[in-house]
Amino acid sequence: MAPINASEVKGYAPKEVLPEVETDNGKGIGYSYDTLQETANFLLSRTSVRPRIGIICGSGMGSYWKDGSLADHIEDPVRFKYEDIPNFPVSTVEGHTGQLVFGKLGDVPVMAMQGRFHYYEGYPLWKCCLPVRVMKLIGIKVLMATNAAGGLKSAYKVGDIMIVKDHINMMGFAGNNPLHGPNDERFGPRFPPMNRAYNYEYRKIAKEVAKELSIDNIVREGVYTCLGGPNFETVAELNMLKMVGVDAVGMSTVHEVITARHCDMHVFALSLITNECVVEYDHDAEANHEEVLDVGRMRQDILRKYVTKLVERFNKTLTP
Ligand SMILES: O=P(O)(O)O[C@@H]1C[C@H](O)[C@@H](CO)O1
Ligand SMILES: Nc1nc2[nH]cnc2c(=O)[nH]1
Repeated sequence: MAPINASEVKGYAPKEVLPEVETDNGKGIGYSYDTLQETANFLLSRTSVRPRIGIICGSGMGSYWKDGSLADHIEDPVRFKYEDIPNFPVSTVEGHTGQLVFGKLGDVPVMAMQGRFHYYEGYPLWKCCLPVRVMKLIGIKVLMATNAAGGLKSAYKVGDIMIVKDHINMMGFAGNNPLHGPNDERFGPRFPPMNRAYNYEYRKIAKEVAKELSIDNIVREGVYTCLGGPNFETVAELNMLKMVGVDAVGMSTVHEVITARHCDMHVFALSLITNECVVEYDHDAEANHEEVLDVGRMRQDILRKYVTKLVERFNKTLTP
């Protein structure tokens, strides 16, 4: 039988129109350990700050509203624009400034990402999570990821802060995972467990600190999921997610957490509930990014105080 010429088959994309798979000089998916070590060395050689806690600032939380945001309160800051860091992607989303800030929050040395990378920007998941591996290589032990999310649980109100107890990796169900591709054991094992992804002790501390700051009336605990975006969800999609136990819906964090746990970092995550998920058809409200940023601004002082206290408490759990 004559071989089939794939490019003549209807619906088959010829090789020249298929997207390029991002590789490290053709050596595989993702950047190699050595390439990321170069990025880590670049940063370490330009600052004397040696952070053990890394913070990812979500939409409206680290970037947009100048002077009040967490990242703007880091003392003695050393800032790196993403475009100046070797091998780093650049932020393209409003509300994500696009710089790394090293310095002190309270009396704790930290590194904060003022802006993260999302799948919908066109980056493969491994590239969205590249900064997490760089954090690992500069000595960071704890990843604190923050995000803006739609509140799906009916008890949640706009402005609530959800401690993430667990996640559902919807994109992973379809085989899209930041660890896809060859595994480098220097980062972690081929098959990492994920049942204890969100550190139990840190969740407990976060609830105690919420009480100390008298914000326990707005602090919740729940399950987060990440969808690919950039569109917000349909009513049917939200109802399906609700049925399977999702409390808050976003477009980030899950793959960062998987990457961090793969390389044995402790993980804590917070979702700021920036909008109510609309789960009925006879409803006029529509989710929009402006509301997300506005709620980030409304909560920036509380979040900054909360995160600063958490950083101090988490730091005490780390051995010197
Ligand atoms: O970076 P995060 O996850 O905080 O941002 C969320 C998801 C989208 O990027 C954006 C939608 O408004 O907010
Ligand atoms: N997917 C998703 N991401 C969000 N980020 C902020 N709000 C939302 C939302 O309602 N859905």
